[in-house]
Amino acid sequence: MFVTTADPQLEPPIITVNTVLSLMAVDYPAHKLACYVSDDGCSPLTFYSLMEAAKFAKLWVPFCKKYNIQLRAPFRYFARNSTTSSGEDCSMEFQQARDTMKDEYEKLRRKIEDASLGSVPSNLSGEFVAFSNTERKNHPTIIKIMLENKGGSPDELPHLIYISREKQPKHPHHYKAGAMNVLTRVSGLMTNAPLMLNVDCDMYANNPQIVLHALCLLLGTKYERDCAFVQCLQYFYDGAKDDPFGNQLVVRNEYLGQGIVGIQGPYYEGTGCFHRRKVIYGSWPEDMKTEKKSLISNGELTKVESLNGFGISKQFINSVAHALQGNSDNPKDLWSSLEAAYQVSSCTYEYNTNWGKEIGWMYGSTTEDILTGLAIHTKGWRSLCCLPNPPAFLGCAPSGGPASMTQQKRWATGLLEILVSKRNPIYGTLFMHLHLRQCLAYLWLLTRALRSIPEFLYALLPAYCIMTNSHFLPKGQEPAIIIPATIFVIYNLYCLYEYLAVGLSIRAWWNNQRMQRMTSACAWSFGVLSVVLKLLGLSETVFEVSKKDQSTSSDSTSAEFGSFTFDESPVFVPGTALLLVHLIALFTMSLGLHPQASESSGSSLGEVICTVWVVMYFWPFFRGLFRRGKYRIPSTTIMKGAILATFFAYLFTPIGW
Ligand SMILES: O=c1ccn([C@@H]2O[C@H](COP(=O)(O)OP(=O)(O)O[C@H]3O[C@H](CO)[C@@H](O)[C@H](O)[C@H]3O)[C@@H](O)[C@H]2O)c(=O)[nH]1
Ligand SMILES: [Mn+2]
Repeated sequence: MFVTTADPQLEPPIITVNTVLSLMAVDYPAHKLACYVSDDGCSPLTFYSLMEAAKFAKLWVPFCKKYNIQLRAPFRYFARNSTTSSGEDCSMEFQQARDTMKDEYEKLRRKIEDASLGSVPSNLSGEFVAFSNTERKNHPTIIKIMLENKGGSPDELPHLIYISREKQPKHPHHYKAGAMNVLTRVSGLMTNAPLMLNVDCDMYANNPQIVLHALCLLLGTKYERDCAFVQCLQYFYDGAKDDPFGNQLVVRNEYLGQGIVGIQGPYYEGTGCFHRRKVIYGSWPEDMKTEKKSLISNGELTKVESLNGFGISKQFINSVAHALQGNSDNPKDLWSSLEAAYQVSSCTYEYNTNWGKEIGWMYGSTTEDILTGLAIHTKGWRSLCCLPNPPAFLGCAPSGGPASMTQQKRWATGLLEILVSKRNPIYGTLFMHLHLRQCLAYLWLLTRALRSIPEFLYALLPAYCIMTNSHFLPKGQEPAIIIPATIFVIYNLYCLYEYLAVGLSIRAWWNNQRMQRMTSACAWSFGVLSVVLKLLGLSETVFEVSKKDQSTSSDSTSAEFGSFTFDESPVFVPGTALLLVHLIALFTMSLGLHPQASESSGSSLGEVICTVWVVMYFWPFFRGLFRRGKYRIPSTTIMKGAILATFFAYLFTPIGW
């Protein structure tokens, strides 16, 4: 079980701690589990929080198992009403145990909070010595075995291991994909389990039986090739009502997410996924029959040279050979592989190897998840989707404008990077084993951001027509108007139907439509720009971590929760400019300032409706012009937008500006 975290500011350690606790407590024999936490932030605070959490886990895990608690992330469990929920034990003994646990969790929470305020531990001694003289992007590897299941007993706790891989400014670290590869190698040395679950630090296990569910799918297929990985689709907790930021993905999961299962299987989504270790090591479906014979004869490795791509660690290559032929060779204790673990976490280990190219999580895209999943499907593997009730994992969807835009921009960038790379799905279908329809499903995803450019121009069109008093739609009285009008109505009704059919509201539909247009104008266009800059060799793309908030119930009920927020980021400029252009158009028209035209060539109701429609889509920006604080578009952004809008109007309006 892998958990990745990268920044204690954007990803508060208490969130990571809850995810770790929920994983430690899943219903599965504990001696067969190990939880590895990768900290790309190299933060003593995260380490301290995990140390405290490990102590708390010794109380929490037995408590959850004894009373069969369903929600095993303490912050969620204790946030619910303190009255017992249905099906829970009502005995005095349980009540007392729960109260004690609540106090203990409160203590843990306070300790972590104090530590984050006071930058505790202030003196980096004892366990913390390793963190002295470290910088986030320049430090040696730190590996700490925090809990060890020494007795190999199912009733104890799983292993818990903290890893902060080595970083040096001049060595690329490949963001999350790099972190996952280090986790893969270290876990290969220490425990070498045939299956690997990975979650983002905010995705706690919401269904304690999830490992069993996933195993049913992984072990239940007739041929291994039918299930390379099991993906639990992403769902989120405490989402704002009616999905104001359009990122709760419910409709996407329902239709695309489950529809694609009928082809080659779901995309790998980066979190909530169970991988087979050997698939991550680059196995092909056909290898499944031959591997056993070719690698090992009389228990000795014969073809070690074929494993050169895995790097120079002998011990690690040995573990790979075992993994590939499906043997478990758990070392007796974790400590014996510690030295090798340091070796495989160094920032030079991957030089001249196939890591990120043929093996492990793939490099070259900020959406390493889609790229890695695509590489697996391209080899002809299938994947499966696991949707238990209650949902397997829940995370937090970004809230507010800036966080949503950061995430969308990263996705747009990463997906386009895949499209323009040689690993794109078209190549995979023509020359390898990607199914045609699966290829189309990937293309739908990968080309989305490209739409931003025609869409932006199209959104300018009605304003342009009004300013120049021309038209792009047939007039109201012409029969041809039926065509665009029908397309418009059918498209919107159909989308609305999709939302209503899964039990969402009209408001949720509208919010999603609106957010898609705003995202397209702002985040996606910047995504396209950053890929163009990368292709021209002018800049590299970066993985910007999205901010996670631990929402409390008071937040989610306040009126402002779900309001769109802004910051100084340039992503908001195109949206602001687009809105202002439309406002100028409406303004000039209502004052009669637009040029005269004959009855037949001037703009008519169609163009006005389109303009009003665009303004409605960008309503949060309109409000942002007048509101205060973080709900206001910063003046500099308004200025930049206004300059662009005026320039546009100046170009196209023949009236004397
Ligand atoms: O250098 C880095 C950057 C990020 N992360 C971790 O990667 C995860 C995902 O980052 P996040 O900012 O939460 O991204 P999201 O947009 O929420 O994530 C979705 O999209 C990403 C790809 O864009 C996938 O990697 C994620 O798994 C998927 O949940 C987090 O646990 C981070 O801690 C690292 O470990 N190292
Ligand atoms: Mn996330």
